[in-house]
Amino acid sequence: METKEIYKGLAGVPVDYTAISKVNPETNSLLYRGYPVQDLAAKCSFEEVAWLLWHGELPSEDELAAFVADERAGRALTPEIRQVIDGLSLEAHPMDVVRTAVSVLGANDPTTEDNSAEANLAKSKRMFAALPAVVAYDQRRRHGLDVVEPRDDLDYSQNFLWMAFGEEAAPEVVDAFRVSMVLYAEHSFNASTFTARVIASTTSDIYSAVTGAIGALKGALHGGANEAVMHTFAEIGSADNVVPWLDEALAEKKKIMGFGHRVYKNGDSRVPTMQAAMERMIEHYGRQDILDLYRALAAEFTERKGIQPNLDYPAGPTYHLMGFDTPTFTPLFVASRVTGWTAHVLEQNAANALIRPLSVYNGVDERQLP
Ligand SMILES: CC(=O)SCCNC(=O)CCNC(=O)[C@H](O)C(C)(C)COP(=O)(O)OP(=O)(O)OC[C@H]1O[C@@H](n2cnc3c(N)ncnc32)[C@H](O)[C@@H]1OP(=O)(O)O
Ligand SMILES: O=C([O-])CC(=O)C(=O)O
Repeated sequence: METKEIYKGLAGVPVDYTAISKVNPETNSLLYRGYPVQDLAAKCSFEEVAWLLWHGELPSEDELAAFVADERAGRALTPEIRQVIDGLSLEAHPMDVVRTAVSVLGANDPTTEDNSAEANLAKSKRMFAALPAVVAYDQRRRHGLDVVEPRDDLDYSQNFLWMAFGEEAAPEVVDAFRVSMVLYAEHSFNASTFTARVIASTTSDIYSAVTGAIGALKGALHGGANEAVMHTFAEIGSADNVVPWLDEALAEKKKIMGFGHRVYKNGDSRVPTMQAAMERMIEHYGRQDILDLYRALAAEFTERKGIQPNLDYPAGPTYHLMGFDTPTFTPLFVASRVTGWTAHVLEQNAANALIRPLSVYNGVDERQLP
């Protein structure tokens, strides 16, 4: 057998440069294009952050106005997308629906094969504008509810909640939602972004890259963890059941979703900001019971294993409090991360090298057919 060293899961292996974000586990910090994510979450709209990720700089007033106008014009669910979604099973996972919708967008876009930076930026903005209606409508159809048309007097976050629930959300709810979108937008070479870059590296189209990235995000070790956190909470029930539940889960060697991270080993840079937003939702909806459970599980698990919560841990309960169905949580992550994915596709295309690592063969030696 060959004896070359392998790097299982590519752990610790730098594979390329990126100027989009810097994840720094030593200082537990995260920069988007040089700006601390906490500052962006405190001061910027999600539309501004999306622009920053794509263009490298915050938009000027005129650039923002033009982008916002385009985003508002591109929000409505097209008849083609609606027809495809209506044809999908109500049992389908919402991530499968959103993945299919992006695939349809690509199949129907006459510019899909144009891989110029300009065309891909326009497609990125198109997906950004179109995804909220897909996520919102898919949740509604599962409850037998009709589509809610977008409103162009509302910003991205207000309108997302409007299309999902058919009523204007309270300002503090809109703000917590905006914070979650900003925090979820970008995180260097995570599994879904790397997937997008692998697909782009073959000179495939940007819709294919995003479709593949959605597939990678779905798994519970990645984006699917925000949904899994809520399943865990439902299983545990209440704070006083945390200890027996954890005894059993750890005895069965279960992974506790919403904890741990490949890069951060001493806490995820985004958790304090997301947790503060979650606590505002706890207050708003009067659900101290959820906060008690959240705190009890985090304290008990971290004390036993020394493993800290990641962003999905506070994001899951936040979306639950807002009224989203648990399986819709990861599609919300998609609506945000489409900004980071597409920024990475643009970056990959600008300095491309086919991504094709090596494997070390450990199968049977060469042999003759009988
Ligand atoms: C937005 C995001 O995508 S953030 C990540 C979301 N994912 C989750 O929350 C899923 C739960 N967490 C995990 O599975 C892991 O922590 C990962 C996949 C995120 C990172 O994993 P890796 O860097 O590959 O570390 P790995 O899984 O090898 O863990 C190292 C050790 O810690 C343990 N560990 C890590 N996370 C957890 C967890 N959540 N629950 C229980 N044990 C854990 C592992 O079992 C392993 O123990 P061992 O050395 O005794 O075998
Ligand atoms: O960076 C990672 O591996 C996972 C993560 O936190 C993210 O994608 O936001």
